[in-house]
Formats: sequence, C-alpha cells, structure tokens
Amino acid sequence: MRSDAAPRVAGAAPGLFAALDLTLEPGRLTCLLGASGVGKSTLLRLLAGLPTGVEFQGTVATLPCALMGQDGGLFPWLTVAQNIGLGARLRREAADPARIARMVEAVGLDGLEDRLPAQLSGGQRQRAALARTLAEDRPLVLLDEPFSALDARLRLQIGDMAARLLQGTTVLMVTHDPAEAARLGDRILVMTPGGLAEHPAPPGPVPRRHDAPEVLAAQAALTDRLLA
Ligand SMILES: Nc1ncnc2c1ncn2[C@@H]1O[C@H](COP(=O)(O)OP(=O)(O)OP(=O)(O)O)[C@@H](O)[C@H]1O
Repeated sequence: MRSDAAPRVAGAAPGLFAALDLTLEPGRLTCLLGASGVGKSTLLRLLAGLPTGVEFQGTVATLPCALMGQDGGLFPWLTVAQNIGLGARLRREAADPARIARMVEAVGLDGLEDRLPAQLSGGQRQRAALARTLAEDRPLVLLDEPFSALDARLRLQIGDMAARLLQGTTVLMVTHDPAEAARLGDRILVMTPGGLAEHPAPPGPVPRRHDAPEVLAAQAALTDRLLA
C-alpha cells in the first residue's frame, strides 16, 4: 500500500544509541545494518509502536504497519493459511482466500497451507511469516532479518520476490548480509552506537542482479565498513 507520509524516529536511547534522526523515504526500501545489539530491532519496534524494554527519549511519527520480527511470530495453533489470513481476522474482515493463495505461492509454500508451524522447517516458517507480513498490505512494512534462515537460492528468489511485491511501499529491512543490502536497498544505512550513517546504494531499481559489478562493489565496500 502506498503513502506519501514519511515515518520518522528522532531521539536517543541512553546507553544504547546516541541521538539519531531516521526519516524513511516514502515508497522506498531502506536496508539497515549494524553490529549485533546496536539497537536495530529496537528502532523497528519504536516504529511499530511496540514496547522496546529500553528507555527512549524522542519522538516517533509512524504509519499503520506490518512487522515481521526475528521470531516470525506465527501462532503455533494456526495453520500456515490461517496465520497468513490472521490480520484480516483480527480486524474482523473476511480473509481473502485468493490473496492468501497468492502469498503462499509467492513464498513457495504450495501444498503446505494446512500444516502447523511445528510441522515446517525453520526456513519454511520464516517464509510463512513473510507471507503473512506481505498479505497485510500496510503502508509501512518493517522486516527484521526476514531471509536469515533461507538457503542461498531461496534468499535470492524470495528476496527478489519481496522487493517486487513491496514496490511503492515504505519498507525498513534489517539485515546482516551486505550482499542483500546491495541487491535490495534503495537506500542503505549503517547503525552504530553513535547514530546512523548513509552508505551509497548501487545505481538502478531494486531488486538488482546479485552479480552486477556495481552490486558486488557495494557489497565489498559495505563489508569493509562493517569490519572496520
Ligand atoms: N525487552 C528488552 N529488555 C531489556 N533490554 C532489551 C530488550 N530488548 C532488547 N534489549 C537490549 O537492547 C539492546 C538492543 O537490542 P536490539 O534487539 O535492538 O539489537 P539489534 O541491533 O537488533 O541486535 P541483533 O542484530 O543481534 O538482532 C541489546 O543490548 C538488548 O540486550
């Protein structure tokens, strides 16, 4: 879903990160990288209006959003299809079976619709959680390492698919993978305890080819930056 409003987080979390000012570009996919524990998930939760467990002094302006957290958040007693349609059910809207079927197909879970999360592999669970997030069609989508459990081939396929489906949506995606950021980020940000820094994204629309020279160069530069 499109929106011209720009979500923004401005403020500091004492002991975690210094004052930062993040304004997301409407309709663009922003990738956020940074060391473990620096506060990336905290930023997502602030934008989602959820408790963070840390003190935050500042302001948040956000939009109705869909958040895919690191644990996926699937309900164990609901099937894959029921989990994907859960948002509609919670809003007391009729679930749209055609939309659910499209999402199941998009993440390659055909035939597994009636399984419970415990009957799926870790990567399949992650794909089900992604399908649920994409099915929500919110103007802001927050993804916390959405492809971390996937093998290299699925990472490319599902990442490309998600970037296409989310075209025009404002997205903040946390990833630890410089290659993913170089392929999928319209904009790339690196978070440190000192705040946020812009890293130049390769040219061209996302998803970019994984082996394009500019993408490989951006991946290498980003890796160097994260190792510094
Ligand atoms: N509910 C909570 N209560 C107390 N502290 C928390 C809570 N959630 C997170 N923290 C702390 O806040 C800090 C930032 O956590 P956060 O999950 O935002 O980091 P992250 O950058 O997303 O890390 P990772 O890349 O490992 O997922 C960590 O030191 C963490 O221990």
